Amino acid sequence: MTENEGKNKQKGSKQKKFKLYKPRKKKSVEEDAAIQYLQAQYDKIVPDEIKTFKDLPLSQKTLKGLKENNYITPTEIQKQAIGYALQGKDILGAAKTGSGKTLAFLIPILENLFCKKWTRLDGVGALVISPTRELAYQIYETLRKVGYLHDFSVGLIIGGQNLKFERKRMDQMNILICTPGRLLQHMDENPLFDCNHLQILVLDEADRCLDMGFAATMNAIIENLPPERQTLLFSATQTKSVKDLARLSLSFPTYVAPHEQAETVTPESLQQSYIVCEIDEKLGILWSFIKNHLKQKVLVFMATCKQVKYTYDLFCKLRPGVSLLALYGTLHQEKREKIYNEFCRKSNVVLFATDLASRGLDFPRVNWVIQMDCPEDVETYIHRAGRTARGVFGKGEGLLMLLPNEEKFVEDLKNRKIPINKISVDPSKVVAPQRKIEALLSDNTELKQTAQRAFVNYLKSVFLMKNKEIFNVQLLDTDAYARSLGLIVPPRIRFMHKYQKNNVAIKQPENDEGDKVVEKLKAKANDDEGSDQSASSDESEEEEVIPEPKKKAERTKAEIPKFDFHNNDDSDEDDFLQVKNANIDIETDPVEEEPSKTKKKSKPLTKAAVAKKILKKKIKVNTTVKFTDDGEAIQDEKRDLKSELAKQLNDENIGGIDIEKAKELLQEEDKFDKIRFREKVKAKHKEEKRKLKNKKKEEMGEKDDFGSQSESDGPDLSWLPDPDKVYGKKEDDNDDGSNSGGDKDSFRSNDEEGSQDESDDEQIYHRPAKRKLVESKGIPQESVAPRKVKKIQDISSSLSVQEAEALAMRLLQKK
Ligand SMILES: Nc1ncnc2c1ncn2[C@@H]1O[C@H](COP(=O)(O)OP(=O)(O)OP(=O)(O)O)[C@@H](O)[C@H]1O
Repeated sequence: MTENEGKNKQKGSKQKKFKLYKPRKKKSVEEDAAIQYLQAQYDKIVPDEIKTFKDLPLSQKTLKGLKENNYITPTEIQKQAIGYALQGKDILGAAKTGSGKTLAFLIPILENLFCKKWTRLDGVGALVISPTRELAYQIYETLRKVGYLHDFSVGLIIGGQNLKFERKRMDQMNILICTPGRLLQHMDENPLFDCNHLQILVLDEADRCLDMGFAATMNAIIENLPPERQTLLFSATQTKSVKDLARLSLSFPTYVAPHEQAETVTPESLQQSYIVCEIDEKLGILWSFIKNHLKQKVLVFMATCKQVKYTYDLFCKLRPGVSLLALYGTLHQEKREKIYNEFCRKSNVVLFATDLASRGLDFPRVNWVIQMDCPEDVETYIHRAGRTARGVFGKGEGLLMLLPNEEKFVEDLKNRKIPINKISVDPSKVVAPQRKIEALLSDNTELKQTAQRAFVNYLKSVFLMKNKEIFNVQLLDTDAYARSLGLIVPPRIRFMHKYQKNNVAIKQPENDEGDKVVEKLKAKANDDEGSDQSASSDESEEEEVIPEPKKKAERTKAEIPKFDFHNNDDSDEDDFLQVKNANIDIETDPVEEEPSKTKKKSKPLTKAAVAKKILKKKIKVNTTVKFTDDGEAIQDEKRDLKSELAKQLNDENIGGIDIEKAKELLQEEDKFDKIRFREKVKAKHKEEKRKLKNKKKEEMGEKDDFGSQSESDGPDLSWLPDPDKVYGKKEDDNDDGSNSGGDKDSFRSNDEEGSQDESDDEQIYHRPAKRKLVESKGIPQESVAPRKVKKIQDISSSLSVQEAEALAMRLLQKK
């Protein structure tokens, strides 16, 4: 086997050398002889005479594999089934849980392919189908251990794994262990997958594989398999349905049921008891149980994923003092594997699980199995309880919690030879951490929401149950249940609300059709290859939290409200209610019956219908049009589609959405958006520059002002006559740069240039007055010529006005 090549290398390096030098022909002859001998023994097998595996005509490779894993004495089912299987008969194998059915089909697979000298080139020779991934993985591991000396390649084909990786290797596999969904996916999509030479088909947990949950998938798989093959069906609760057997085209199957005459259908070493309690007491009892069994390995079954999640999250926060784990279908595959392995490994641990873990899983040394919610039928009970007291020396205890109206279920158990005793719980030992739970929920919205989901999903699960004699959601004290979960305000249960509001009677489905519908409903709920019955119903919730109290006393069977299944405008629950409708035989009240009106009413206005209407009317949804004061529509550039493609598509007017075209359109529009964006950025930069310039200009202006102010601090020469008036205007005045008008012009031209270097321009075009130049360098004007200034001041202060005038005139004349 490929997976064991490494092991082979380690364990048998000698053997490998031996293989190298041994002539191939001789080996082949020996093998042929051995095979012939073994095959000759098949008809002589007498199950009662078998003491050890050696007494069975098995190949040395298989015997060695068994021995190395401490499988010495075959169990009853192994003794009886292996012989028939080796003879090539189809088998219906039924035996108690934990009685070794896995080896009862794995050994014949190995021997069958060994005797046919199956090689990798021969393709798939055996197919084992299991309802859950965990069980498939467990079977795969057992086969790896027991068959490691054989040269077959084994593939584990389950959901949640790398599909591409599986695809490439499918054609090289000899034995496939798979879940139905994934197998069908390969059959449909993988051209390399070929089952034409299949020798053996095994259905583990056959009744589950063949029930309505997998009906469509299994039928499709069976269609793809060659009819000439051996088929082995195994389960603790075997199907005897002729229909099922016909589907599989079994040819006169041999029914192997070593425990059929046994006093009990459950293992003798399994001690079973039940308690009857109110719905609001359950959580407290479970908590107290865990606190009192800290040194034990406990497996707790609940009806739905959300309950498991909530109980796990809550108890983790409450810290009971023992490891807690949770396993349910909506978890990621890697997590599921990790949790499964962890629970196998640990000894003091509590695992909360859905029925995902109820079948086939061989958790070692489980002390207690608690069924917190009543199982849907006796079969489920048997499988759940069978997770303890497994194998030859296994021991264990089972506890079933029942609500008062569910106590009738015990009769069913007893009728099916299940010994179960009623016990009571010492109330003084029950400590419900109610206050703590409420405090935790008030503090943690997420936890509160999980609690709400758990609440709603449990009620849904009860509503979905086929056996309405036992399961009646109307009899549940929902307020009390909500409170026990820590929810002060019970979440509104929409389906119940409508159920009560619409006055339609609901009858129990009694006929075969009804049964079928229930099965269909379950099938729908199986979103993960049937790995978790409650998974999908768990996903479809999200209820409004509006109190809707209804006291227990008010709820009696006689007043089961009637339900108008047509008047359902709640698209969220469409699926749920649709299937449910078929499940329920509906009878309208003759007094209130108004056929025409109800018919009119009954057409639901679904979201899909509204969408269709909108499409027909060609209304563009999600569009906003803005108007000016005059009532003219303002074009929104951003929303306008500009590309040619947009126009083309608009003309074509395709109904619905064509994703590919929409993508193309987006790409086209993207080009226009980019241009618009670039323009925007440019404009922004320009604006910024303009602002900067203005700012600089202002700063310059401020300095000028300052200069003129300081000027006033200097000598007041305003009394002097205007030299232009005295001498006339000089031609070359502009050349010396003292013309302020020229200054201004040069500045303006600079401004308009924008990007030109301002300082250079100033040097070229603008020559400010000396005083201004000095000022611009930060030198105060006073420091220019203090002596000169002082002299003028002294002279001017000592002169009278006339004298000063005369002096000025003289000075001017001199000049
Ligand atoms: N011949 C044997 N000798 C000792 N132990 C065995 C033998 N056969 C099986 N066992 C052990 O018994 C345990 C239960 O075996 P297995 O899982 O095959 O039971 P099962 O009948 O398939 O149970 P279920 O009905 O729950 O699927 C396993 O731990 C397995 O290793």
